[in-house]
Amino acid sequence: MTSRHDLQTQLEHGIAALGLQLPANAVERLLDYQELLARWNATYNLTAVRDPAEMVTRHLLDSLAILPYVRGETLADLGTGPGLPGIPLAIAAPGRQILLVDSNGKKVRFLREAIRSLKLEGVRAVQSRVEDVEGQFDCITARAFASLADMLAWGGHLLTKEGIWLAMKGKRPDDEMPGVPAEFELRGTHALSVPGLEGERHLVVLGRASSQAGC
Ligand SMILES: C[S@@+](CC[C@H](N)C(=O)[O-])C[C@H]1O[C@@H](n2cnc3c(N)ncnc32)[C@H](O)[C@@H]1O
Repeated sequence: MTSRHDLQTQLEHGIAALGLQLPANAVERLLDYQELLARWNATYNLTAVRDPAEMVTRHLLDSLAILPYVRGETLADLGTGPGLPGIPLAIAAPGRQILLVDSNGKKVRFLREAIRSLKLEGVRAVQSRVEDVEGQFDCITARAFASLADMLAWGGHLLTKEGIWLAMKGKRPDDEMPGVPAEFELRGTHALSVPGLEGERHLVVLGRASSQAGC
C-alpha cells in the first residue's frame, strides 16, 4: 500500500507540473478526500479506480487540470459521481457556490458525507437527473458523463447566458462535435497535460451561440 507521504509527494509534484498554486491546506484536504473515497469505495463501489496512486492521477490531478479554465461565482458539476471533478475543484479554489448533481443515491450519500467531513463550504449535493435540476450556473463541468449532444440536451438550460461549459473528454473529442446543438458554440478544445496521462485528455469549452464571452 502506498503511504500517505508518497501520495502527498506524487500530488505535490503533479500540482507543480500543472503549474497550479493552491491554498496552503489544499494538498492535505485533497488527500483526505482521496482517503474517504477509498474507504467508502471498499463497500459501495463508487469508482473503478482502486489503487491510491492511480486515484491521485486519474481523479485528483485530472480534475485539477481544468482549474485554469473555471470561471464565475457558481458552478454545477453534472453526473459528478463521487465528486469528480467538483470536489477537487472546490478544495483547490474555495469561494464558489458549487452544486454536485448525480442521479445515484449511494453516490449522493457519499457526497454529503464528504461535504460534511471535509467542511466544504458553499458546496451542495443533489440527487436528481440533470434534466430535472433548476437554476443557472456560470460554469458547468462534466467528466465521463455523456456525449456532448446528450449533456447539452439534458443540462443546457442550466448555463447562464455568458456561462461556459467545460466538458472533459478523452483522446478524440472532435468526433462528438457534429452532435452539438445549434444554440451552443465551440469556444476551444484544449489538450490537457495531466501528469501520468499525457496525450489522453482534452477539455472542450462551449458557450451559448449568442454570447460573445470568450474563454
Ligand atoms: C461514469 S460516471 C462519472 C462520474 C464522475 N464525473 C467521474 O468522472 O468519475 C457517470 C455518472 O453520471 C451519473 N448520471 C448518469 N445519467 C445521469 C443523469 N441523467 N442525471 C444525473 N446523473 C446522471 C451516474 O449516476 C454516474 O455517477
